[in-house]
Amino acid sequence: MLKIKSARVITTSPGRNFITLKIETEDGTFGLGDATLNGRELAVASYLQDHIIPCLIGRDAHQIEDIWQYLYKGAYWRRGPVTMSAIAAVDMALWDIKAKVAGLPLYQLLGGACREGNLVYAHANGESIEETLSEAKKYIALGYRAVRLQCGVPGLSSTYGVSKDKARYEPADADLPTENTWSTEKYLRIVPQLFAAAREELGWDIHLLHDAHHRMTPIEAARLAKDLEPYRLFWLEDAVPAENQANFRLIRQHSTTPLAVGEVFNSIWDCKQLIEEQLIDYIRATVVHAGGITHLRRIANLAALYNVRTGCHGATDLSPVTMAAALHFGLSIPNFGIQEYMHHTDETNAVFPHGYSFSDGYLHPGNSPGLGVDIDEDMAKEFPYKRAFLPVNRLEDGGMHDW
Ligand SMILES: O=C(O)C(=O)C[C@H](O)[C@H](O)CO
Ligand SMILES: [Mg+2]
Repeated sequence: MLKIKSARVITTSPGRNFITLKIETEDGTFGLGDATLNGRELAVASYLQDHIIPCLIGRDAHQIEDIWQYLYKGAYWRRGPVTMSAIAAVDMALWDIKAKVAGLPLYQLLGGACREGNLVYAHANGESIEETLSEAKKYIALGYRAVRLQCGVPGLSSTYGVSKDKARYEPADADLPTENTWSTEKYLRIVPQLFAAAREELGWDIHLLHDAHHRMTPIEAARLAKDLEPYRLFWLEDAVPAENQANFRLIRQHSTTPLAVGEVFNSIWDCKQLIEEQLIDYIRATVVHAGGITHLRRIANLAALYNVRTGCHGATDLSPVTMAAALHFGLSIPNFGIQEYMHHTDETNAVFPHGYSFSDGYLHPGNSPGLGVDIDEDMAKEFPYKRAFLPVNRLEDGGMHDW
């Protein structure tokens, strides 16, 4: 029995907001869990503070599965991003503690390494096709083997994934939601041109990815997937909103472009049909928003039965704690596909010192016991929470659209 002595929520904003749970056990070991839900951070902080932490004190930190079930079934109100991010933070912290007590990097406890490193993809974006490709070349020169390409849409003042700061894309950019404008017709004209030019200039040895950010209808997505077929994408992400999982059937009927979805999913029930009917190729659910390692492992195990591989979300709103957890997890499962990798700010890296490292297109979680991530609490205090919302998206006639 390893009793949980204390748990507390740490809120910090070193360039962007992060919510972190720190659990300490009576032997002095501590574990960290990420609970960041972009644009809705304080809801999860309160869920942890007010509704979870009081129930954790005195429990056996080693009983990870039992605590997971206690928090999930015990809440009665199941699933949802707030609940599942809070449970995820507890789960990550407990796995961190268990691995530290065992004196092992977490991937060893999860079954050991299945590969030498986790293939990652970088984000290249630009206002024009030329600028996007020149950004992609910079990543290729750094050793990346996979790059996501997003470019501006002529006629629209801003486009998802295209930022002024080329190294970092930070969508939660304002105190109240920024309003963007969207036209699927214009978008559908430019994207095939981007990938045609990319294959001309970058060749065929680099994996290319694209994120459509849930903006199309199934028939529009089918057309884009078909138009992109000659360029052999690694994946087309979030082609359509996925609340209706059957949406993906229509795309599948028309195209062999591999499909990825799931960064907004928070439970296995969000992707059960997608996986069982083999409507997707990559599942993007990740540790923080999908109930932690304990639940993500269930999703990955189901996916493995149907040849669906993982492609965990890894934008900058997922803290280094989640990145570390995802890397240990990815290394240990047979059906790992790829890991998204966006660089955090220097301030974030200083607040969360970590042992994972990039080499030759792959990230490795490192070999220190546990997750291999710490938090500098004094420095964290220097960066107070700053309200920041994700944007909203309107069609040219003013109607609300998916962001
Ligand atoms: O990284 C991606 O694929 C994204 O779509 C980024 C998301 O918009 C971002 O993480 C939302 O918080
Ligand atoms: Mg995405």
